[in-house]
Amino acid sequence: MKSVVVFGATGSIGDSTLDIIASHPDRYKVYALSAFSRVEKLVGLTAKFLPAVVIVPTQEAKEEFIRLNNTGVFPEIRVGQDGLCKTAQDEQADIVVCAIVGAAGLASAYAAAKAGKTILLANKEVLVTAGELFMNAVRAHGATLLPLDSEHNAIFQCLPSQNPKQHLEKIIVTASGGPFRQFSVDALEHVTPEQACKHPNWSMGRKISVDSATMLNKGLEVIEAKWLFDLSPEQIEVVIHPQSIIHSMVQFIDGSLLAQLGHHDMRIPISYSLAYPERITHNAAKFDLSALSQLDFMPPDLTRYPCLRLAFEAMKEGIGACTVLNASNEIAVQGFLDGQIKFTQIAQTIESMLSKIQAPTLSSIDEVLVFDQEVRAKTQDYLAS
Ligand SMILES: NC(=O)C1=CN([C@@H]2O[C@H](COP(=O)(O)OP(=O)(O)OC[C@H]3O[C@@H](n4cnc5c(N)ncnc54)[C@H](OP(=O)(O)O)[C@@H]3O)[C@@H](O)[C@H]2O)C=CC1
Ligand SMILES: CC(=O)[C@@H](O)[C@H](O)COP(=O)(O)O
Ligand SMILES: [Mn+2]
Repeated sequence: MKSVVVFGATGSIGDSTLDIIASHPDRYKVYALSAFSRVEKLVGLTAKFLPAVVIVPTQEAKEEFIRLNNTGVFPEIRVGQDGLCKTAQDEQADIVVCAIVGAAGLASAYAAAKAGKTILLANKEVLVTAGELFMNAVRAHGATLLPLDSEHNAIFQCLPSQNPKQHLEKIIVTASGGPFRQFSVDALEHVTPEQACKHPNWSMGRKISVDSATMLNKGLEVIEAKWLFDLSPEQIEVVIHPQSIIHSMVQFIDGSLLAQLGHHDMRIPISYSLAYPERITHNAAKFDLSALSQLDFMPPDLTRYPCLRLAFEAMKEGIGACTVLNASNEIAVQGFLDGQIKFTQIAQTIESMLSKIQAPTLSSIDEVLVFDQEVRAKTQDYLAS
């Protein structure tokens, strides 16, 4: 029986993870669940999964949880980043699912790495802002890191477990192109948050949905892949594949390509990582190859998707530039979702912050977190000016 912590339990990845756990009560039990704004949903999850610990962001949220909790189940309630980090390191936790959105998940993921846990990582911003430091902690403390992001999970499934880089030429990361793939570039100025959050294939949280629409999601994933698989920028190619059936590919020096295919349902990569190296069943629909009419592939147009170019540039520049990329994007996406800026201003904001902010050398997670806050403040000022 494995004891599982789900950080970001109230989100889309949280839903899929808990659905699998509910199907396998003989294999998994929930040790802890975290929420941020959806305290009422956390109360419902508490009744269903009986966690020993819940984590909420503030003292007020703790009081709200106590007030709403009519379940007869009384978990220990922890608060804030300290509560998350303490839980990540608890002896009772075997598997830590990192599914908080944004750099807000960095400290707890890092705490899990330092505690040598099995980490199932959806929260790609951890590797974007602090890839080298996080991977060093994983290695130094004997943690096991398994990618949940569908593309990285696909690549992980295609690479040999021994000597994964031997004979590898490159990886090919597939991208849907998002909801605006066929819009004219001029029309992008007027798209709404509702349109941007309607991903053609996947059902996901709002922030990652906007990232998919700008294709910064693919840029973040390129940086994520660099750190996960220890690759050079030249070994990472992005190809648009609108059907999101091939989740990514690896190409070897003899010209062979291996791909992982499946429905666009996160229960597939999550179940793979939860059970690794075994495989388990879950509730996603079965895949019917004969129902596919065609699979298309095309190179991304960087004029339509400037965020993808910016991510490649930041990756080549280093860890500080990647923190600027990520933090300015988080603020800009929130600004877009709040109706403060236009869709096209997301890329303009990131580009402007990358050119204005001199990235320092960042040699600890604390330094990354301080710099991340500085970039956020500067981006807020820029958007307000
Ligand atoms: N959804 C998907 O299919 C995929 C997601 N990912 C990645 O997984 C992560 C989660 O995505 P997704 O589930 O879609 O996002 P959601 O927005 O659906 O969920 C985000 C979760 O994080 C919590 N949260 C938000 N802000 C904070 C904060 N400041 N501190 C602590 N917790 C916070 C939310 O709590 P609350 O809801 O209570 O406010 C929620 O539980 C992202 O990094 C995303 O890029 C990667 C691949 C696929
Ligand atoms: C499910 C998943 O892993 C997302 O990151 C997804 O890949 C987003 O789709 P895009 O290819 O449109 O970015
Ligand atoms: Mn992905």
